[in-house]
Amino acid sequence: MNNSVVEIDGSFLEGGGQALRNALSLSAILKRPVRVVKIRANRPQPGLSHQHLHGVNLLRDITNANVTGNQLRSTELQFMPTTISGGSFKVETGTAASITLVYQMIMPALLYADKPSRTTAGGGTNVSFSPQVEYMQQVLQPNLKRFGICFDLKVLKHGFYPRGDGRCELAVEPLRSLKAAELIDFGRFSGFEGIAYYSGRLPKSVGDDMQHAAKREIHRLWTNYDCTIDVIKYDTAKQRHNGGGIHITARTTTGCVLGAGTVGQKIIKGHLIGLNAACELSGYIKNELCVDDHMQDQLIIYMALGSGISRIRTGPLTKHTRTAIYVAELMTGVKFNIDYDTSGRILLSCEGIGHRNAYI
Ligand SMILES: Nc1ncnc2c1ncn2[C@@H]1O[C@H](COP(=O)(O)OP(=O)(O)OP(=O)(O)O)[C@@H](O)[C@H]1O
Repeated sequence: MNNSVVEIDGSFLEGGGQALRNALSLSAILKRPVRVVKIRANRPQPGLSHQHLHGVNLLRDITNANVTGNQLRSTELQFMPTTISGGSFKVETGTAASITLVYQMIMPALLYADKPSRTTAGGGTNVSFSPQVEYMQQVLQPNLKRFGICFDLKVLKHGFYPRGDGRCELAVEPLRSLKAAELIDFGRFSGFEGIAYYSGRLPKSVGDDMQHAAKREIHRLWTNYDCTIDVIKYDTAKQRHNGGGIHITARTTTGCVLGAGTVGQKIIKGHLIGLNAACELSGYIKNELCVDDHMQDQLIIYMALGSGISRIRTGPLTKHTRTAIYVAELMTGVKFNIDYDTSGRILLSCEGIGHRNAYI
Protein backbone atom coordinates (compact mmCIF):
# COMPACT_ATOMS: atom_id res chain seq x y z
CA MET A 1 0.00 0.00 0.00
CA ASN A 2 1.32 3.44 -0.96
CA ASN A 3 0.61 5.89 1.87
CA SER A 4 1.95 9.09 0.32
CA VAL A 5 -0.72 11.76 -0.15
CA VAL A 6 -1.72 12.18 -3.81
CA GLU A 7 -2.44 15.78 -4.78
CA ILE A 8 -5.21 16.34 -7.31
CA ASP A 9 -5.62 19.68 -9.05
CA GLY A 10 -9.37 20.33 -9.10
CA SER A 11 -8.98 23.14 -11.64
CA PHE A 12 -7.56 20.83 -14.33
CA LEU A 13 -9.57 20.71 -17.60
CA GLU A 14 -13.27 20.58 -16.61
CA GLY A 15 -12.57 22.09 -13.20
CA GLY A 16 -15.91 20.92 -11.74
CA GLY A 17 -16.99 18.52 -9.03
CA GLN A 18 -16.16 15.35 -10.91
CA ALA A 19 -12.41 15.40 -10.20
CA LEU A 20 -13.24 15.55 -6.50
CA ARG A 21 -15.73 12.67 -6.70
CA ASN A 22 -13.38 10.40 -8.63
CA ALA A 23 -10.37 11.28 -6.47
CA LEU A 24 -12.21 10.49 -3.24
CA SER A 25 -13.75 7.29 -4.61
CA LEU A 26 -10.33 6.00 -5.67
CA SER A 27 -8.76 7.16 -2.43
CA ALA A 28 -11.33 5.10 -0.51
CA ILE A 29 -10.84 1.99 -2.64
CA LEU A 30 -7.05 2.10 -2.82
CA LYS A 31 -6.72 3.42 0.74
CA ARG A 32 -4.49 6.18 -0.56
CA PRO A 33 -4.81 9.54 1.20
CA VAL A 34 -5.61 12.34 -1.17
CA ARG A 35 -5.52 16.13 -1.13
CA VAL A 36 -7.74 17.91 -3.65
CA VAL A 37 -6.84 21.55 -4.23
CA LYS A 38 -8.56 24.32 -6.25
CA ILE A 39 -11.85 22.46 -5.94
CA ARG A 40 -14.36 23.43 -8.68
CA ALA A 41 -12.11 26.34 -9.65
CA ASN A 42 -13.83 26.73 -13.04
CA ARG A 43 -17.33 27.13 -11.64
CA PRO A 44 -18.98 30.50 -10.88
CA GLN A 45 -19.10 29.61 -7.17
CA PRO A 46 -15.94 27.55 -6.59
CA GLY A 47 -15.44 25.17 -3.69
CA LEU A 48 -17.71 22.53 -2.20
CA SER A 49 -21.44 22.97 -2.79
CA HIS A 50 -24.10 21.06 -0.84
CA GLN A 51 -24.00 18.06 -3.16
CA HIS A 52 -20.22 17.67 -2.86
CA LEU A 53 -20.15 18.26 0.89
CA HIS A 54 -22.87 15.70 1.56
CA GLY A 55 -21.08 13.23 -0.71
CA VAL A 56 -17.78 13.78 1.11
CA ASN A 57 -19.35 13.35 4.55
CA LEU A 58 -21.20 10.24 3.46
CA LEU A 59 -18.03 8.72 2.03
CA ARG A 60 -16.24 9.66 5.25
CA ASP A 61 -18.81 7.65 7.22
CA ILE A 62 -18.58 4.68 4.85
CA THR A 63 -14.77 4.60 4.95
CA ASN A 64 -14.20 5.78 8.51
CA ALA A 65 -11.99 8.49 7.05
CA ASN A 66 -10.19 11.40 8.58
CA VAL A 67 -11.20 14.51 6.65
CA THR A 68 -10.12 18.14 6.79
CA GLY A 69 -11.59 20.96 4.71
CA ASN A 70 -15.12 19.51 4.56
CA GLN A 71 -16.94 22.82 4.84
CA LEU A 72 -19.29 24.52 2.42
CA ARG A 73 -17.29 26.48 -0.24
CA SER A 74 -14.01 24.95 0.90
CA THR A 75 -11.54 24.82 -2.02
CA GLU A 76 -9.12 22.37 -0.43
CA LEU A 77 -9.78 19.04 1.17
CA GLN A 78 -7.74 16.18 2.59
CA PHE A 79 -9.20 12.69 2.84
CA MET A 80 -7.57 9.74 4.66
CA PRO A 81 -9.73 6.59 4.52
CA THR A 82 -9.30 3.49 6.65
CA THR A 83 -11.94 0.76 6.09
CA ILE A 84 -14.98 0.35 3.79
CA SER A 85 -18.11 -0.73 5.64
CA GLY A 86 -21.41 -1.62 4.01
CA GLY A 87 -24.70 -1.38 5.92
CA SER A 88 -27.35 1.34 6.04
CA PHE A 89 -26.64 4.99 5.38
CA LYS A 90 -28.79 8.07 5.11
CA VAL A 91 -28.10 11.53 3.74
CA GLU A 92 -30.41 14.55 3.74
CA THR A 93 -29.08 17.34 1.57
CA GLY A 94 -32.01 19.62 2.47
CA THR A 95 -31.58 21.22 -0.98
CA ALA A 96 -32.07 20.21 -4.63
CA ALA A 97 -28.51 18.79 -4.71
CA SER A 98 -28.27 15.98 -7.22
CA ILE A 99 -28.84 12.61 -5.52
CA THR A 100 -27.28 10.76 -8.46
CA LEU A 101 -24.02 12.70 -8.08
CA VAL A 102 -23.89 11.88 -4.37
CA TYR A 103 -24.35 8.23 -5.42
CA GLN A 104 -21.69 8.66 -8.11
CA MET A 105 -19.16 9.42 -5.39
CA ILE A 106 -20.00 6.54 -3.05
CA MET A 107 -20.90 3.70 -5.42
CA PRO A 108 -17.35 2.68 -6.43
CA ALA A 109 -16.31 2.41 -2.77
CA LEU A 110 -19.44 0.44 -1.81
CA LEU A 111 -18.52 -2.18 -4.41
CA TYR A 112 -15.42 -2.88 -2.34
CA ALA A 113 -17.22 -2.91 1.01
CA ASP A 114 -17.36 -5.81 3.47
CA LYS A 115 -21.13 -6.30 3.01
CA PRO A 116 -24.12 -5.06 0.98
CA SER A 117 -25.29 -1.50 1.53
CA ARG A 118 -28.47 0.53 1.34
CA THR A 119 -28.25 4.32 1.15
CA THR A 120 -31.29 6.59 1.29
CA ALA A 121 -30.78 10.11 0.04
CA GLY A 122 -32.93 13.23 -0.02
CA GLY A 123 -32.39 15.96 -2.62
CA GLY A 124 -33.03 16.44 -6.34
CA THR A 125 -33.77 13.44 -8.56
CA ASN A 126 -33.84 15.29 -11.88
CA VAL A 127 -31.37 18.14 -11.82
CA SER A 128 -29.69 19.91 -14.75
CA PHE A 129 -26.06 19.03 -15.51
CA SER A 130 -26.25 15.72 -13.69
CA PRO A 131 -27.63 12.26 -14.52
CA GLN A 132 -31.39 12.04 -14.07
CA VAL A 133 -32.51 9.07 -11.95
CA GLU A 134 -33.96 7.48 -15.10
CA TYR A 135 -30.54 7.68 -16.75
CA MET A 136 -28.97 5.98 -13.76
CA GLN A 137 -31.60 3.21 -13.79
CA GLN A 138 -31.88 2.63 -17.50
CA VAL A 139 -28.47 3.52 -18.92
CA LEU A 140 -25.83 3.43 -16.18
CA GLN A 141 -27.12 0.17 -14.71
CA PRO A 142 -26.83 -1.98 -17.88
CA ASN A 143 -23.48 -0.41 -18.75
CA LEU A 144 -22.07 -1.19 -15.30
CA LYS A 145 -23.48 -4.72 -15.53
CA ARG A 146 -20.81 -5.31 -18.18
CA PHE A 147 -18.23 -4.85 -15.40
CA GLY A 148 -20.12 -7.33 -13.19
CA ILE A 149 -21.63 -4.55 -11.07
CA CYS A 150 -25.10 -4.98 -9.52
CA PHE A 151 -26.99 -2.10 -8.01
CA ASP A 152 -30.63 -1.24 -7.56
CA LEU A 153 -31.95 2.31 -7.49
CA LYS A 154 -35.47 2.98 -6.21
CA VAL A 155 -37.06 6.39 -6.60
CA LEU A 156 -39.39 6.91 -3.66
CA LYS A 157 -40.30 10.50 -4.57
CA HIS A 158 -39.21 12.83 -7.34
CA GLY A 159 -37.71 16.20 -6.47
CA PHE A 160 -36.69 19.14 -8.64
CA TYR A 161 -34.84 22.43 -8.45
CA PRO A 162 -35.20 24.62 -6.38
CA ARG A 163 -37.04 22.69 -3.65
CA GLY A 164 -35.51 19.25 -3.85
CA ASP A 165 -37.48 17.00 -1.50
CA GLY A 166 -36.89 13.96 -3.73
CA ARG A 167 -35.98 10.63 -2.14
CA CYS A 168 -34.13 7.58 -3.44
CA GLU A 169 -32.69 4.37 -2.14
CA LEU A 170 -29.55 2.79 -3.57
CA ALA A 171 -28.67 -0.84 -2.86
CA VAL A 172 -25.17 -1.98 -3.82
CA GLU A 173 -23.82 -5.55 -3.79
CA PRO A 174 -20.10 -5.70 -3.10
CA LEU A 175 -17.98 -7.90 -5.36
CA ARG A 176 -14.57 -9.52 -5.27
CA SER A 177 -13.24 -7.68 -8.31
CA LEU A 178 -14.56 -5.89 -11.38
CA LYS A 179 -14.47 -7.53 -14.80
CA ALA A 180 -13.03 -5.72 -17.78
CA ALA A 181 -15.75 -4.65 -20.23
CA GLU A 182 -15.87 -4.39 -24.01
CA LEU A 183 -18.36 -1.88 -25.41
CA ILE A 184 -17.17 -1.75 -29.00
CA ASP A 185 -19.69 -3.74 -31.05
CA PHE A 186 -22.68 -1.59 -31.98
CA GLY A 187 -24.58 -4.37 -33.80
CA ARG A 188 -27.80 -2.92 -35.14
CA PHE A 189 -29.98 -0.23 -33.66
CA SER A 190 -33.10 -1.87 -32.17
CA GLY A 191 -35.31 0.92 -30.80
CA PHE A 192 -35.99 3.88 -28.56
CA GLU A 193 -38.14 4.24 -25.45
CA GLY A 194 -38.59 7.03 -22.98
CA ILE A 195 -40.67 9.11 -20.66
CA ALA A 196 -41.79 12.74 -20.70
CA TYR A 197 -42.69 13.76 -17.16
CA TYR A 198 -44.29 16.77 -15.50
CA SER A 199 -45.30 17.49 -11.93
CA GLY A 200 -46.91 19.96 -9.56
CA ARG A 201 -49.15 22.53 -11.14
CA LEU A 202 -47.84 22.06 -14.65
CA PRO A 203 -50.46 20.96 -17.19
CA LYS A 204 -50.25 17.64 -19.05
CA SER A 205 -49.70 19.59 -22.27
CA VAL A 206 -46.07 20.18 -21.13
CA GLY A 207 -45.47 16.42 -21.19
CA ASP A 208 -47.40 16.02 -24.44
CA ASP A 209 -45.28 18.72 -26.14
CA MET A 210 -42.05 16.98 -25.14
CA GLN A 211 -43.37 13.63 -26.29
CA HIS A 212 -44.62 14.87 -29.67
CA ALA A 213 -41.45 16.81 -30.49
CA ALA A 214 -39.19 13.87 -29.60
CA LYS A 215 -41.30 11.31 -31.47
CA ARG A 216 -41.60 13.53 -34.54
CA GLU A 217 -37.81 13.88 -34.79
CA ILE A 218 -37.20 10.16 -34.22
CA HIS A 219 -39.81 9.10 -36.78
CA ARG A 220 -38.40 11.56 -39.30
CA LEU A 221 -35.05 9.72 -39.09
CA TRP A 222 -36.19 6.14 -38.43
CA THR A 223 -39.60 5.67 -39.99
CA ASN A 224 -39.58 1.91 -39.42
CA TYR A 225 -38.64 1.80 -35.74
CA ASP A 226 -41.02 1.76 -32.88
CA CYS A 227 -40.60 4.55 -30.33
CA THR A 228 -42.66 4.64 -27.15
CA ILE A 229 -42.44 7.76 -25.03
CA ASP A 230 -44.88 7.69 -22.12
CA VAL A 231 -46.21 10.90 -20.63
CA ILE A 232 -46.23 10.58 -16.84
CA LYS A 233 -47.21 12.88 -13.99
CA TYR A 234 -44.66 12.47 -11.20
CA ASP A 235 -45.54 12.46 -7.55
CA THR A 236 -43.67 15.08 -5.51
CA ALA A 237 -43.55 15.87 -1.78
CA LYS A 238 -45.92 18.81 -2.21
CA GLN A 239 -48.58 19.52 -4.79
CA ARG A 240 -46.91 22.78 -5.84
CA HIS A 241 -43.47 21.34 -6.68
CA ASN A 242 -43.24 21.92 -10.41
CA GLY A 243 -40.80 20.03 -12.59
CA GLY A 244 -40.62 18.58 -16.06
CA GLY A 245 -38.25 16.87 -18.44
CA ILE A 246 -37.62 13.97 -20.72
CA HIS A 247 -35.40 10.92 -20.78
CA ILE A 248 -34.95 8.64 -23.81
CA THR A 249 -33.03 5.36 -23.98
CA ALA A 250 -31.74 3.72 -27.17
CA ARG A 251 -30.76 0.05 -27.45
CA THR A 252 -28.89 -2.05 -29.96
CA THR A 253 -28.95 -5.77 -30.80
CA THR A 254 -25.58 -6.27 -29.07
CA GLY A 255 -26.74 -4.79 -25.77
CA CYS A 256 -25.43 -1.24 -26.11
CA VAL A 257 -27.61 1.16 -24.12
CA LEU A 258 -27.36 4.90 -24.65
CA GLY A 259 -29.39 7.76 -23.23
CA ALA A 260 -30.20 11.43 -23.57
CA GLY A 261 -32.45 13.76 -21.67
CA THR A 262 -33.12 17.28 -20.62
CA VAL A 263 -34.54 18.78 -17.44
CA GLY A 264 -36.76 21.82 -17.85
CA GLN A 265 -35.65 25.12 -16.34
CA LYS A 266 -37.94 27.73 -14.82
CA ILE A 267 -39.97 28.13 -18.00
CA ILE A 268 -40.42 24.73 -19.58
CA LYS A 269 -40.57 24.80 -23.38
CA GLY A 270 -41.73 21.24 -23.96
CA HIS A 271 -41.19 21.13 -27.72
CA LEU A 272 -37.57 22.34 -27.40
CA ILE A 273 -36.74 19.93 -24.59
CA GLY A 274 -38.18 16.98 -26.53
CA LEU A 275 -36.38 17.96 -29.71
CA ASN A 276 -33.01 18.43 -27.94
CA ALA A 277 -33.09 15.00 -26.34
CA ALA A 278 -34.13 13.27 -29.58
CA CYS A 279 -31.42 15.07 -31.60
CA GLU A 280 -28.71 14.21 -29.07
CA LEU A 281 -29.62 10.53 -29.02
CA SER A 282 -30.11 10.33 -32.80
CA GLY A 283 -26.58 11.71 -33.25
CA TYR A 284 -25.11 8.81 -31.25
CA ILE A 285 -27.12 6.23 -33.17
CA LYS A 286 -26.31 7.66 -36.61
CA ASN A 287 -22.60 7.44 -35.69
CA GLU A 288 -23.04 3.91 -34.28
CA LEU A 289 -21.48 4.82 -30.94
CA CYS A 290 -21.62 2.24 -28.15
CA VAL A 291 -21.21 4.75 -25.31
CA ASP A 292 -22.89 8.16 -25.11
CA ASP A 293 -21.14 11.42 -24.16
CA HIS A 294 -22.20 11.31 -20.50
CA MET A 295 -21.49 7.63 -19.95
CA GLN A 296 -17.89 8.12 -21.13
CA ASP A 297 -16.64 9.88 -18.01
CA GLN A 298 -18.75 7.72 -15.71
CA LEU A 299 -17.04 4.52 -16.95
CA ILE A 300 -13.43 5.67 -16.54
CA ILE A 301 -13.08 4.76 -12.86
CA TYR A 302 -14.46 1.24 -13.50
CA MET A 303 -12.16 0.73 -16.51
CA ALA A 304 -9.19 1.66 -14.32
CA LEU A 305 -10.20 -0.79 -11.57
CA GLY A 306 -11.27 -3.74 -13.75
CA SER A 307 -9.32 -6.97 -14.27
CA GLY A 308 -7.94 -6.87 -17.82
CA ILE A 309 -8.37 -4.61 -20.81
CA SER A 310 -11.60 -2.59 -21.11
CA ARG A 311 -12.51 -0.93 -24.41
CA ILE A 312 -15.25 1.47 -25.37
CA ARG A 313 -16.25 2.90 -28.74
CA THR A 314 -17.44 6.46 -28.35
CA GLY A 315 -17.49 9.99 -29.80
CA PRO A 316 -14.95 12.76 -29.16
CA LEU A 317 -13.81 12.63 -25.54
CA THR A 318 -15.49 15.22 -23.35
CA LYS A 319 -13.60 17.41 -20.90
CA HIS A 320 -15.27 15.44 -18.10
CA THR A 321 -13.80 12.24 -19.55
CA ARG A 322 -10.32 13.71 -19.90
CA THR A 323 -10.54 14.93 -16.32
CA ALA A 324 -11.62 11.49 -15.11
CA ILE A 325 -8.67 9.97 -17.01
CA TYR A 326 -6.27 12.45 -15.40
CA VAL A 327 -7.47 11.45 -11.92
CA ALA A 328 -7.56 7.70 -12.64
CA GLU A 329 -4.06 7.67 -14.15
CA LEU A 330 -2.63 9.65 -11.26
CA MET A 331 -4.25 7.54 -8.57
CA THR A 332 -3.98 4.03 -10.04
CA GLY A 333 -1.00 4.25 -12.42
CA VAL A 334 -3.03 2.87 -15.37
CA LYS A 335 -2.62 4.30 -18.87
CA PHE A 336 -5.59 5.07 -21.11
CA ASN A 337 -5.04 4.71 -24.87
CA ILE A 338 -6.96 6.71 -27.44
CA ASP A 339 -7.22 5.20 -30.93
CA TYR A 340 -9.47 5.94 -33.88
CA ASP A 341 -11.39 3.42 -35.97
CA THR A 342 -11.77 3.71 -39.76
CA SER A 343 -14.81 5.99 -39.38
CA GLY A 344 -13.00 8.36 -37.02
CA ARG A 345 -14.77 7.15 -33.87
CA ILE A 346 -12.74 6.88 -30.71
CA LEU A 347 -11.66 3.58 -29.23
CA LEU A 348 -10.69 4.22 -25.66
CA SER A 349 -8.96 1.41 -23.82
CA CYS A 350 -7.05 0.71 -20.66
CA GLU A 351 -5.69 -2.25 -18.77
CA GLY A 352 -7.20 -2.02 -15.31
CA ILE A 353 -5.36 -2.81 -12.11
CA GLY A 354 -7.73 -5.68 -11.22
CA HIS A 355 -8.24 -4.34 -7.72
CA ARG A 356 -9.44 -6.99 -5.23
CA ASN A 357 -11.98 -6.45 -2.46
CA ALA A 358 -10.03 -6.86 0.79
CA TYR A 359 -13.07 -8.18 2.70
CA ILE A 360 -14.68 -10.89 0.54
N1 LIG B 1 -27.70 14.90 -19.21
C1 LIG B 1 -26.90 14.10 -18.52
N2 LIG B 1 -27.10 12.78 -18.54
C2 LIG B 1 -26.30 11.94 -17.85
N3 LIG B 1 -25.25 12.35 -17.11
C3 LIG B 1 -24.99 13.67 -17.07
C4 LIG B 1 -25.80 14.62 -17.76
N4 LIG B 1 -25.30 15.86 -17.53
C5 LIG B 1 -24.22 15.69 -16.74
N5 LIG B 1 -24.03 14.38 -16.45
C6 LIG B 1 -22.96 13.78 -15.63
O1 LIG B 1 -22.93 14.45 -14.38
C7 LIG B 1 -21.58 14.63 -13.94
C8 LIG B 1 -21.37 16.13 -13.77
O2 LIG B 1 -20.09 16.40 -13.31
P1 LIG B 1 -19.66 17.93 -12.93
O3 LIG B 1 -18.29 17.87 -12.41
O4 LIG B 1 -19.93 18.83 -14.08
O5 LIG B 1 -20.78 18.23 -11.89
P2 LIG B 1 -20.87 18.81 -10.47
O6 LIG B 1 -20.24 18.00 -9.42
O7 LIG B 1 -22.31 19.18 -10.23
O8 LIG B 1 -20.03 20.03 -10.50
P3 LIG B 1 -20.27 21.39 -10.96
O9 LIG B 1 -21.40 22.00 -10.15
O10 LIG B 1 -18.96 21.75 -10.56
O11 LIG B 1 -20.60 21.30 -12.41
C9 LIG B 1 -20.71 13.96 -14.99
O12 LIG B 1 -20.46 12.63 -14.64
C10 LIG B 1 -21.59 14.02 -16.24
O13 LIG B 1 -21.32 13.02 -17.19
